[in-house]
Amino acid sequence: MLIGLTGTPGTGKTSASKFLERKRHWKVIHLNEMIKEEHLYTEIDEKRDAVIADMELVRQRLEKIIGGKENEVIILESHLAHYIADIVIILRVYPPELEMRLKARGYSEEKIRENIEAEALDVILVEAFEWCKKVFEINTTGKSIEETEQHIEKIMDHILSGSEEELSEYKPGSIDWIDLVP
Ligand SMILES: Nc1ncnc2c1ncn2[C@@H]1O[C@H](COP(=O)(O)OP(=O)(O)OP(=O)(O)O)[C@@H](O)[C@H]1O
Repeated sequence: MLIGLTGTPGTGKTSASKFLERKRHWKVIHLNEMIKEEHLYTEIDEKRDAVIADMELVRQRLEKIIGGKENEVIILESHLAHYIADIVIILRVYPPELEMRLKARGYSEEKIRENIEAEALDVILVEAFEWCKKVFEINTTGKSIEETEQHIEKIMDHILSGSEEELSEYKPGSIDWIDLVP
């Protein structure tokens, strides 16, 4: 079963999924790393220090990895995961907190602005609604990486139990940063 872990860059997908990998031994695919290492991109955006993924190549590569392993739990970790997985967990963070994390990462002013605007405007949530069958959202503001990992684990266990019950705590659309939009 493929579960996407998505969110604006800096929301903690990589950090939290590494915890999950160690704790639950679920396979995690760090898609952005794979795209770079295996050249699954169409071009390099030097200005943004990023690559433009070739989603067709990405899908083909993932089909090869996942094919025949439908019973295995696989977490696809990337800000692109919602274009591929049917069920996704979105990590959200209050934009001023995201700004601090991205500054600490040494991102350019422009890249920081683009990302905090995307977070404030729910860009990934809107895309996930369009592409996915089931969406969960976690507000990670003020939470440690370990706490975030525990919330992901709770959702994962709920999904794996096959329960149709709604997890109201993670209902998508309940996080709202709109007051921060200039
Ligand atoms: N809950 C948290 N509290 C404080 N810092 C965090 C938290 N989660 C992640 N960080 C820090 O924020 C930075 C970005 O985290 P991480 O790489 O996990 O984000 P990401 O969502 O995977 O980003 P990307 O999409 O660019 O890979 C790292 O320096 C990490 O240590």
